[in-house]
Amino acid sequence: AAFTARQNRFDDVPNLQTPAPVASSTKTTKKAETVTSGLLKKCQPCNDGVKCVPQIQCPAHVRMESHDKPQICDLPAGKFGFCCQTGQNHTAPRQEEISSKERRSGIPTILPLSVLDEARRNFEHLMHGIAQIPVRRGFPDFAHGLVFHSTAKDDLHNFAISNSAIEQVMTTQLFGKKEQVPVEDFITNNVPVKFTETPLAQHCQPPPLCRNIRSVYRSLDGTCNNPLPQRSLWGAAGQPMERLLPPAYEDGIWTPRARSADGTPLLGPRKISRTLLSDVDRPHPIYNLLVMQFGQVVAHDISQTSSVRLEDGNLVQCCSPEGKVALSPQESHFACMPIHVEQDDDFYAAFGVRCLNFVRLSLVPSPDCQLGYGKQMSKVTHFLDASPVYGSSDEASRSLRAFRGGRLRMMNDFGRDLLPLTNDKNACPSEEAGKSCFHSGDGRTNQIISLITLQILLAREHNRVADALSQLNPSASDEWLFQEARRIVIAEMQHITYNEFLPIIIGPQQMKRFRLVPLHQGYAHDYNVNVNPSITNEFSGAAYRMGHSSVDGKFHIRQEHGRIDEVVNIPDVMFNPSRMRKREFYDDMLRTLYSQPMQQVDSSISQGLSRFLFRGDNPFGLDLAAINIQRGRDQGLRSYNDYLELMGAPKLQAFEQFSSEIGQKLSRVYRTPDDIDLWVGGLLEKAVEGGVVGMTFAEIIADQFARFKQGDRYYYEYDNGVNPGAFNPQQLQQIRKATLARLICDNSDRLTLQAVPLAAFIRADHPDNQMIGCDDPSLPAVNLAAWRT
Ligand code: HEM
Ligand SMILES: [Ca+2]
Repeated sequence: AAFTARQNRFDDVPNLQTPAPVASSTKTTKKAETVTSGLLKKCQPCNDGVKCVPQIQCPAHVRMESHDKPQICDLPAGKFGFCCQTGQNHTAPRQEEISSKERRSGIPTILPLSVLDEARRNFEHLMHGIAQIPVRRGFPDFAHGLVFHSTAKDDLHNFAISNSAIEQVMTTQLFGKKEQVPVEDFITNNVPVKFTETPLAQHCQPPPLCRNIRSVYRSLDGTCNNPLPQRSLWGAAGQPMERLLPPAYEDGIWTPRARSADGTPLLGPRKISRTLLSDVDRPHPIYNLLVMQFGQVVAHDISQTSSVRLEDGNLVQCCSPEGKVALSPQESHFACMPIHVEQDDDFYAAFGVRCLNFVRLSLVPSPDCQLGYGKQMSKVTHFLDASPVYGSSDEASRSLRAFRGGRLRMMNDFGRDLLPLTNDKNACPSEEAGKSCFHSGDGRTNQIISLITLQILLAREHNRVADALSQLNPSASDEWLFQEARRIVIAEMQHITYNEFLPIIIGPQQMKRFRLVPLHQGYAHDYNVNVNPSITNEFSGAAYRMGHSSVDGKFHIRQEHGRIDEVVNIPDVMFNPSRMRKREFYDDMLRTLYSQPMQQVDSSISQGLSRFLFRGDNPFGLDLAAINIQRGRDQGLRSYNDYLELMGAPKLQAFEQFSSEIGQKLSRVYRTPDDIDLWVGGLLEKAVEGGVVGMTFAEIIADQFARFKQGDRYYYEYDNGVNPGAFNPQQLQQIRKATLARLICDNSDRLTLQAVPLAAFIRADHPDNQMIGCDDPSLPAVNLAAWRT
């Protein structure tokens, strides 16, 4: 049956130390191709009589079971169902089915007024009745809060939306408690009770109508991508993230996983971070830091969550001053989930720190007005559409445009185009350093100077393309030039991502199995109106955070001819972009990125991130590794083992299956293999063949990029049967020549950078790579003559 086939997909996964499971056997690969739809799914619908149906339609005796749990699968619109074997005798219910029916009939299907009232009072109390302690400027937690910042107006809007969602969640929790609704019903979205006709229904409106569904250009906020009216918000900015598996919330609604599978309390993430994820210098033998840096640009393109805020819009503080202790429950904000630091901590003990601030992510109201678990939002367009360059709303994009020649506004810094300076006082944590902070389409641009470098590069590319288009079409309007240049830059980004970047991360096998390889010729035909392009919680909360392990704690800035000029510690260039004003720095940074190896993706995290994150002028900073683990729990990610199962791989039975050394460390921080956090387990796996991440992350990442391809009508390889803004065949052939190497050459200052590695992500010193002069005609270029109208 379908299941057996899937289970066999990774028959050789159990020993996680063995290399590249699927790669070795063509037989396995072939089998895999017949059962995958290109997305991660727990059961394949309509295959051998197995169907994904809502829980209520699937009596217990026909459920697909694995161990003792029913197999959960995806239904449309973010719901989960059960894998059900159809065509069998449904008339002989088992005992547990009867009791479940009886129980079900006892649950009211309308929301009692008393529940609404009581929840309202609880919510009011939590919002206003408790001490409102803000984070102070100048501390690492302040900078941390700023990575969730977009614009003041957006922050305010999201705040209102999130409050409404949190009130819904609190109402759901109260209802669940009063009516004793089983957790399973909540996590599979199967509680048929609605907020309709209650004051909480204000956000349950049908999606907005799209005025022009055949628009040649994708919208700035990502709306109206899916042509079906009820799906016009799929992938749009501010929409909820999806899930591969139902959330692991203790109450099925929003209470984070806090207990081990054996019932004892889980250990805190700082302890896990310092035990398992220490800092070891392991330069990657093949890839350079551009992989890391381009990876972060992609991360920011496709996801930005946001944290809950205080009533006045300030950031929430959960620890006492200087992190001496966590605030008492009476003083604590309801969104607090501070990270506990033990007294014997090998780093923080020296500063007397016992508490790291951590605030939960804000939520969006249930799209279908139904009681259910909390859903985290992403503030940027989920699609890969260069939103860090153009913003994720019409308003943001207007603030970036010059409205002349289709160009983006830039600051001319003695002949060099840099991003414009920002006047947003929340773009950087300290007002002093803030004076030289930059404005772009993404609120996180100033987070690290190497990120600013690529943000400048992409904005310059837009203007370079707009200028060339204007030369070719002298009478073209600003609007046409802007939109065409944007369409081209997005296509270049997509092509570089699928053609050069992604294969490095997930390896060639996953590229093929998930049908992610760009074509050499002709149009692709993978669009599927049923694929939801939204980011998944598993991707943003764990798998794609693999990038944090690729970060090197230092930049070795080299002079043009190799001598190291300056060693820069990364915490010194976080939210501190003043170096960018040094004439040669931009070129120097680009050369550093392509020359210096990235760090391997493994269990090592640089102390620049795990001790000194956003330290500013302070002696210590935050621990990003601990934050990632805590974030996974906040987002309701299930444990690592559940995702192994989702992929069809056997679960981990013993810690030592990794290695005896890792196993020993694991057993110091987890009680059973069923407790391992997804981000941690994924990092411990050996890389897949030809990729940098292990199989679990490779699959989750491949699934995500398959969603972006199959679920994006404007994907650059589609023809105008699907994509109203399709490229003509000549244009598409030109886009296929885009490379990161060319992008760097075309947009460098040519002060200290005259050449690039032909394969830009591969170390310049790698024997298979070669340096190529920026003026060498054999470096391919997109010929824009195909855009002469
Ligand atoms: C110097 C480099 C980097 C720094 C300082 C950094 C820092 C951060 C911080 C502070 C967060 C928010 C954590 C939280 O509260 O949950 C975050 C989120 C994230 N990071 Fe990084 N990061 C870096 C590089 C990267 C790279 C290279 C990648 C991927 C290739 C990446 C992927 C992500 C993702 C996917 C998220 C979640 C975004 C969201 O959905 O809100 N980061 N990072
Ligand atoms: Ca985007």
